[in-house]
Amino acid sequence: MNPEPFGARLRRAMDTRGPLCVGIDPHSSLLSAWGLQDDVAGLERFTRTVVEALADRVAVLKPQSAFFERFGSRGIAVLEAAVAEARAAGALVLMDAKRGDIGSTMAAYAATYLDPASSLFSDAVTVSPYLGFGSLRPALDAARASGSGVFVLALTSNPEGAEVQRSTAAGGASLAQVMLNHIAAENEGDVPLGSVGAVVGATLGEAGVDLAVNGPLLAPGIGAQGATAADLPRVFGDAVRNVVPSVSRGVLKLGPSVAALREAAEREAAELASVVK
Ligand SMILES: O=C(O)c1cc(=O)[nH]c(=O)n1[C@@H]1O[C@H](COP(=O)(O)O)[C@@H](O)[C@H]1O
Repeated sequence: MNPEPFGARLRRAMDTRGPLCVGIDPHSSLLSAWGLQDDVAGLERFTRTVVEALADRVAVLKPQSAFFERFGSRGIAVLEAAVAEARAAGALVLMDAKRGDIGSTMAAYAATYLDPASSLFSDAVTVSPYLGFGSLRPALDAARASGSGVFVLALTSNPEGAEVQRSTAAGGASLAQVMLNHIAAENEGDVPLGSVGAVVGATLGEAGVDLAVNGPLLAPGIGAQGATAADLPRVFGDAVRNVVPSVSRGVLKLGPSVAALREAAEREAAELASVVK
């Protein structure tokens, strides 16, 4: 039997739990603010606490791989456990790894995150298309085969991104729009939602691109980077129904209390619900 596609699973999770994604970003400064050492034990305590607090209630948890990789193999072991525990508690796990390489290497990244046989198998992974959208083909194919998803960077939340992403491609469209067009083509005909998402920062003011990609739109930048839920309708227009707003430090800074993390996520969710109808 074919696995249920990621887009369908995500739509259901958004409809039942609300669309919020909380990032698991164990910054050294957050570990210290939580009274933890900046070591593997601190990393593990931090990660377990976030998963315990939120995996049974938010639609998506998004561990940022770099914060685990910095501790080497023991950090990766913490990440593996978090992925398994979060998925078991019902959250979809979006691995924020932002991988991008030539196609033959991309196949190895796909085997890492999008093959159910891997210990890091996730519901979806972030990838960069700026080696050419076609270089992502192995990940797109692996995701389709395993019922997982791929979130493709389009317009990132950082101000430096515009230099590349807003530049004009052959044919006159912006490079970001070219990537969005590719994403739309991947998702064509998928119901209720395609499994190839786009990353579009909530910080952009106005997106200025066509976001009708029939896929989820991950919107990081809320909280620490200055965007708020109230910005989403202006940035995303009619596509706001497909937005998965993502907050990391804005929620995590309320820890280590499980109750306080839950309250913070609930506050974010309530704000979102008031603007995303
Ligand atoms: O793909 C991402 O998640 C991402 C894309 C982007 O354009 N901007 C962005 O901030 N992110 C990630 O989203 C998280 C934002 O964290 P906060 O600023 O603490 O909410 C970090 O893990 C970033 O790596």
